[in-house]
Amino acid sequence: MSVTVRVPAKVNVQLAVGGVRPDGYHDLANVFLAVGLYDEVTVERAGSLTVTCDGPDAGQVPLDRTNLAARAAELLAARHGIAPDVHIHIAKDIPVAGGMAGGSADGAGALLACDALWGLGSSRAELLAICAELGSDVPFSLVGGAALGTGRGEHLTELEVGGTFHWVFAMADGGLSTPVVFGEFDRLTEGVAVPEPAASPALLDALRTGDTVALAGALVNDLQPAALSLRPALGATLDAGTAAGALAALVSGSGPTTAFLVKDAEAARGVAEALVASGTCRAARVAAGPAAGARVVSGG
Ligand SMILES: C[C@@](CO)(OP(=O)(O)O)[C@H](O)COP(=O)(O)OP(=O)(O)OC[C@H]1O[C@@H](n2ccc(N)nc2=O)[C@H](O)[C@@H]1O
Ligand SMILES: Nc1ncnc2c1ncn2[C@@H]1O[C@H](COP(=O)(O)OP(=O)(O)O)[C@@H](O)[C@H]1O
Repeated sequence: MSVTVRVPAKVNVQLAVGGVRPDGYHDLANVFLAVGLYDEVTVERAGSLTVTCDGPDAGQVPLDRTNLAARAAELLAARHGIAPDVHIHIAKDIPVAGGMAGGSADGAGALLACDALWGLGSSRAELLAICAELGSDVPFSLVGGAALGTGRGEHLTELEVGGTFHWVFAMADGGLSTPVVFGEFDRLTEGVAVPEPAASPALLDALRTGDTVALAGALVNDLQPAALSLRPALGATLDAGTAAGALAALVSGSGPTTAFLVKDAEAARGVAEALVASGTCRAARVAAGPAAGARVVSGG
């Protein structure tokens, strides 16, 4: 028997970053929106814990126990005193190290899939606690939809969304390391009083009312200057999407994927074509949000 779970990518529609904490993390006001680009994680019983992966970026995914999906299986098994003997296959469509939480998606997906395969019946709260142990973004991958993440991003308040938002994502060559981008944020803000991160009321209102134009005016990513400092070429990608008619352009999370909010599905196709033609990105994909969180799609 096997169990397959589908998990969405995310874009941060607001990423407000506070100063560095004693534990090395940063307090955030992190407004996540799940979007319809998915990884699928399939688990089946095996003699030992193994991981395989396919998809365009599969070569960049670690297949050892550092893979977040493998770590999820180990953590869940340890809590129940059982052996984590599963084969995990990841069908990867979310760009790797792209600021779209692909690894986090696989962690949440493997957790849900193993829970079903092993018949553990863990509560939502138990699963969320393991997610937070795996990484700051992992709880949101389980929940999906839209949510405000506080603390290091792991404490979630689900948000109401009144419509569908259409996006184009431009994939860049190579990834950006999340800790390196936060480190660059620290360097750029040295000697500056960094305010307490807080969710923008205008942005929450735009989500609640499904107002694309208002959301476009409220998008903000405090990590964007750091990502651009490390990867200046992203500026040309942002400009190309704006010139093609996107309502707003920003770096997705720690980057280097760039995100473009557009009016509707037709505008998305036009901006995606223009981005590819501009030669400023590796590929462009269209996706809408909010998308559902991690879900069992077969088995279980
Ligand atoms: C920036 C964001 C925005 O959603 O995601 P990405 O855009 O990379 O996907 C997240 O905060 C990333 O979350 P995640 O990728 O789960 O990070 P973690 O594994 O928890 O932490 C990796 C490292 O990032 C830094 N980090 C992460 C979260 C946070 N609130 N403050 C930090 O300083 C720390 O250096 C930490 O050691
Ligand atoms: N299942 C996984 N998929 C992708 N990357 C993973 C996975 N597990 C661990 N990683 C590691 O996490 C790093 C960040 O990957 P990812 O989660 O895709 O990006 P981001 O944190 O920018 O959203 C990768 O470079 C890789 O070394």
